Amino acid sequence: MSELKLTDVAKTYGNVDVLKDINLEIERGELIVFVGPSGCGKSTLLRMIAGLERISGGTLEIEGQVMNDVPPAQRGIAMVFQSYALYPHMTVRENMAFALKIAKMPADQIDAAVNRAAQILQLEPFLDRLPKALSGGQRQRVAIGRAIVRDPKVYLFDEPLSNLDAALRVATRIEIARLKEAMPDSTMIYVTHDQVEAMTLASRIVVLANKGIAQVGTPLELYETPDNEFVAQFIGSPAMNLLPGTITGTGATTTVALDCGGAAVSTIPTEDADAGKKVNVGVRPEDLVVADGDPIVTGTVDFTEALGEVTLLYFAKAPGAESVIGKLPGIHRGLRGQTVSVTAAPEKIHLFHDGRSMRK
Ligand SMILES: Nc1ncnc2c1ncn2[C@@H]1O[C@H](COP(=O)(O)OP(=O)(O)OP(=O)(O)O)[C@@H](O)[C@H]1O
Repeated sequence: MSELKLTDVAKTYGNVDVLKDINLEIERGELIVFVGPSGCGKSTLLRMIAGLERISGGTLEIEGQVMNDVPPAQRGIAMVFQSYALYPHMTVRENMAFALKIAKMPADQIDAAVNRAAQILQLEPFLDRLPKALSGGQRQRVAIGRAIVRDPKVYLFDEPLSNLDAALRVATRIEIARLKEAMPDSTMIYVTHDQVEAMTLASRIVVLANKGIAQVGTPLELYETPDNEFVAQFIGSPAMNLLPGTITGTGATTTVALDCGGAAVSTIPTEDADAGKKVNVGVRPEDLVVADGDPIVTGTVDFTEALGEVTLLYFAKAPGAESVIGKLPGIHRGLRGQTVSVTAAPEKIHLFHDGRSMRK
């Protein structure tokens, strides 16, 4: 039985559909990350699971029990928000114990729960401090501690790191990854805008777009075999290049004549009937290599960005080609203004028809 099952879940505000046809099963111990463009309904979906938003249609089950009309406190879930919402006049220990006291748990059990959470989160040295004497990252750990003491079936995280500065985000992200390892049976759902958080934390990523689920998969499945152009361009940075063209060779490999004048060969097989089809060739900037013969693109590099570990090449727009970006490992000086040809290995070439991947 799945820990959490959403069947045809929908959300409408007034007569506006925000989410529809959401079907998703989450197994015990998974860390699921919701990603998607701003306003696609990530937080709304999380809040419906939490019981903070009404579910307009479909069913939500937790451990086989329909939860649509069950109040938040009885769902066995705990939510951690981006604003820590700690009580400023209570110590770390009191903050973590608060919900258990309200629930009238015996004092020795409260102590045991708080001590266990403090140990997992390495908060033991801070138990008697007030929140104002903690760093942002430590406060966020206390907020997570308040969730852990309740021993929920499912943890919900709504952009828990977005208030932290860049260095602290990285450190706290690693702490969350360690926390998950320390609690392998806990199920977690995590909303973020941050690709690196999604790629590094998730057992599976759910990409939300156009009111529904664009794709669900492990981080590398989404990166290596995106089902559609939206996911192809949403996962990975800079986004995958999409170059329009026409299929000229079919069979075990497929050849595409590109509108920009180049050609691409893909290991995705096609049939005779596909010859002449208009497709978009997808190629990630990091898969492009400088080539002598048979280029995908030959163009003038009109801008470069040197990031140290990589150099980004921005090609001047060629007819039929949208801004092509290349990402070469290492430092490359003097490429700006040069004419450069790039290609990619056939197994790195994606093919999309009508926005959908042609990979079977
Ligand atoms: N109470 C409400 N009444 C009407 N519309 C709402 C309400 N709450 C959210 N919405 C709309 O629902 C959509 C989804 O919002 P939601 O906050 O879930 O998106 P999100 O993906 O979490 O966005 P972000 O990444 O910007 O936080 C948005 O278009 C938003 O304007």
